[in-house]
Amino acid sequence: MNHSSFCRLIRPMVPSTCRVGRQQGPLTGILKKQYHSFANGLGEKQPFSLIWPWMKTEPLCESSTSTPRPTYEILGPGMIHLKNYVSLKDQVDIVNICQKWGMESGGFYKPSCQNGADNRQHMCFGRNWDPETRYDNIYTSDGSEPPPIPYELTSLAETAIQDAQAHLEEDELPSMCPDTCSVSFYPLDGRLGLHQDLDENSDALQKGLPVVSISIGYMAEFLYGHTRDEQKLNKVWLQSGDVIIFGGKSRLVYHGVSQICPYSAPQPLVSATALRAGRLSLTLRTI
Ligand SMILES: O=C(O)CCC(=O)C(=O)O
Ligand SMILES: [Fe+2]
Repeated sequence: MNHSSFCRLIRPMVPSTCRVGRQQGPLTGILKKQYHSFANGLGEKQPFSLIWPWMKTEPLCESSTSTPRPTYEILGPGMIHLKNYVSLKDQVDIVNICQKWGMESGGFYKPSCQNGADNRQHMCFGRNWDPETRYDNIYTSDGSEPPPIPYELTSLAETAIQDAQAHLEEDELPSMCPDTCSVSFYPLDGRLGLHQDLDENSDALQKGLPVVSISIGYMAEFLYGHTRDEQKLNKVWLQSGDVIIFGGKSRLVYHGVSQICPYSAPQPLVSATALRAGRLSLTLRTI
């Protein structure tokens, strides 16, 4: 089923029950991270921009707004790949939202402890997660608080889970209200090593509350399986507009991103946003 919550954005936004506001709390003593990633040649750091600043954009035209037919594939118990789930228009809106917040204080930065192959740009909505501090601290790249999760993203994740539940056995996939959304931009050589998502609270893990990952831009090869043995892992290509969900018995599945496929973003998306070469991924969870 195609998600159409973004079309409803012209109406006033209804606050989601699980929307998380800016966190309160002392920021003193919070470690500040280097957040701007690109020097402008004058010694000043510039925020990372998701879009090519020099590229002219063109609005999506009627003929280009039709997204391919949504389909799905069940990958395991509580794990599903929703293909072409997010419409082109919604993908454009997501890029614009991430670009807006990504350029603000607390926006995109490159975590210092990422390993060599992992050169993603990163930011968070809702609660802050950093590869170094996990969820323990609330600082973002520059010490500011993360922005709340935009309603459009919360709503998209919740609707995707409901649609996934309709395809799966009863009780295979619990519902989940996200309170954190981690946003990553993978350049062409960006990778994410094999791992399990274990930083959420033990109750969420025990209940198998799902992780929802949305892909936009270049296609990514996503590895997953119940073993660390790379030979035994399954692979799936995630395209722009796809959503992958893993919860229930698959909540602790090993997963990672092994390659990004160049020139694989939908042209209307690039024309409408000037999205730079790479993949934008948004991962929503409850912690
Ligand atoms: O980029 C993705 O699709 C996966 C992200 C992920 O696994 C994570 O952030 O833990
Ligand atoms: Fe993960």
